[in-house]
Amino acid sequence: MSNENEAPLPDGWEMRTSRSTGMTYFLNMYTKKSQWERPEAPADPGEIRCSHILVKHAESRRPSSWREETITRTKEEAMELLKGYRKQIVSNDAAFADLASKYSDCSSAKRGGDLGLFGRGQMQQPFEEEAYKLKVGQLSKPVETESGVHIILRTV
Ligand SMILES: O=C(N[C@H](Cc1nc2ccccc2[nH]1)C(=O)O)c1cc2ccccc2s1
Repeated sequence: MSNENEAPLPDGWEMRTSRSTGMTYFLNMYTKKSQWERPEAPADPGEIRCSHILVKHAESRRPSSWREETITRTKEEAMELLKGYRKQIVSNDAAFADLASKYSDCSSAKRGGDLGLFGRGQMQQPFEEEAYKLKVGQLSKPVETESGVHIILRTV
């Protein structure tokens, strides 16, 4: 009979022992909030931090960027470009921030693609949905929004 406190905790939680009472409590590693009850679900991360590479196309909401005044590539061409960048990152042939600063059609390219911390409700829904699924350090598959096609790296 394994003690329930030996089973692995859901993502984002850590077990602690109260110095004053010796009782076990649980700490949400993102929000630093603690609770006595053993968590059943991954800790709500509240805000997360991501970097991204955006490749816009002719159907993007604003088909223009710091790189190109008028963007005419097709969505398919954008997807092919982005898959090429993803391959270079996964095979360690290029650093995410280097490719973002060179090729991302988002103004965050100037910050290596870093978008800073954001909470739910701040980014376009398909982007948020994919970003919140990522574990810290994980790279998303290509994600389409009205801005274009993205790959997302969760950093915090
Ligand atoms: O919306 C932005 N830039 C748009 C493109 C874009 N569309 C996005 C949709 C979701 C997440 C990031 C996105 N970036 C543009 O430059 O046309 C942002 C730029 C920056 C720069 C720094 C921090 C946050 C942001 S959000």
